Amino acid sequence: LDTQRSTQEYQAIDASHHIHAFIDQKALNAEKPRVITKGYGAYVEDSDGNRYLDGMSGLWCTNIGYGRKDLVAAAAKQMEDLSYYNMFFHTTHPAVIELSNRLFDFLPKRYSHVVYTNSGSEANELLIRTVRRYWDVVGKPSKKILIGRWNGYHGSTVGSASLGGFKFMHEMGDLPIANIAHIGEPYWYAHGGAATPEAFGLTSAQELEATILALGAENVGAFVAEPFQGAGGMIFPPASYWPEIQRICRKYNVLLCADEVIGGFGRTGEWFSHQHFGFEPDTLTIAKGLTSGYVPMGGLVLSRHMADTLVENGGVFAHGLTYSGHPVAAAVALANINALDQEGIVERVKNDTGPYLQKLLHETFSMHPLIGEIQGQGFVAAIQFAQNKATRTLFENETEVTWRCRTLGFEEGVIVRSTAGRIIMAPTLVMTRDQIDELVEKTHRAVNRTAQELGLL
Ligand SMILES: Cc1ncc(COP(=O)(O)O)c(CNc2cccc(C(=O)O)c2)c1O
Repeated sequence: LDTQRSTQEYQAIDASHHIHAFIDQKALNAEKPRVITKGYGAYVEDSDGNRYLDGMSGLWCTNIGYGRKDLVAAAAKQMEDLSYYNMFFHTTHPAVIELSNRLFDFLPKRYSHVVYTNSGSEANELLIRTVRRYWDVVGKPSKKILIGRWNGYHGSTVGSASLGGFKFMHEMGDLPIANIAHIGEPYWYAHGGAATPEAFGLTSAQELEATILALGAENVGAFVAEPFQGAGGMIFPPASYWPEIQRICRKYNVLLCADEVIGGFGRTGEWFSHQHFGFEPDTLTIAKGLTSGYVPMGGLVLSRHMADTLVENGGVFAHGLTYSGHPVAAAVALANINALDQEGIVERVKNDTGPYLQKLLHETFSMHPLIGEIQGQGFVAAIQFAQNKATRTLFENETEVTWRCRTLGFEEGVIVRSTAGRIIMAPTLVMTRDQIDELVEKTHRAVNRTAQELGLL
């Protein structure tokens, strides 16, 4: 990697050999991608020397910030000591043991075991098989159906994409697989109509009960959802939603599975975002902030009840990946969560910088002609674009509008995420108040330029 190429050279070689994610590659080859070359703290640089404040932590994952020498040292030392070993055939290694021991210091006490993967998708793939295995072991093998949500995101493998509710993803590969169902999303701004958020939260949750009854409770094994939707638009449900979902799952003996790939490891100011919403999931899917993206790693966290059932009565747990609990990933994850804890970073997001960000966003955007809603908690937030705030009318071409705003953000020196009609930020948890000021100010400039182009300012 010591070759210093021009941006043009990078782009030409990239276009010749590399298919990117979620993109029309032909269009990208014409538009050409930015080549991100460096990262330090809350900033990244591209191959032309432009510096950007990263308001998205890469992809919601660089919680600890870029360029941490302690994580680099942890990876290097582990590589020198034991670059790889596995948990097949009666072996294990100290890195994954020490990580597992430490991980449960930050998880609610109802959880006792974890199965490691390399990604969130693989962890949700495993979730499908583990849920079905659990019901087999307890003698209810017909409880095979897992219910997800439209516009939920759980990954891009066959099962995890099926669990997710992105219809354009289902079209690639004839998804969803059998025994996966979906209910609507608790997105009040777009779908709440005249209902109050409180009422809409209940009616959204009660769609789960209707669907369970339609499918037959004896056939439904789990409900799978993000505590707040991430890739679907950073959507927080009304406060009435999750307690009602939990009541329904308990009533029909349906496992409640929270996907904490985005919400985990301090993103909202709690270690895990479900802790804000008043429910107690049976499983947690984790990835991203587990290693702060320095090395790929994911996992499926199990409640003590589920784990004991599978261990005591389950016999062979027929799953395993070559790199499950990879020693280098485990060593980096351990250094990462130790830093998040020992430097008080999660605490600071909860009590200082998180409230500061949320307050500044409301002060900056609540009266803005283009912004109809601001949602968020800790270091995750979304601003909702509206053509008419009074009637909550969205832009017909909302995806283009917010994509344009994101592009203007790059010109202003900030990276934010655009999803249909919403601009999202999920900054690195180490951001200072000054950097938060910079984040909001640069995003404000991009939003104002977008409004001017729309003739709204
Ligand atoms: C809630 C959730 N669950 C599972 C996954 C899949 O994890 P892996 O990617 O590691 O397999 C995710 C991933 N989330 C994700 C991934 C890529 C892009 C974006 C976006 O917001 O554009 C979001 C996620 O957000």
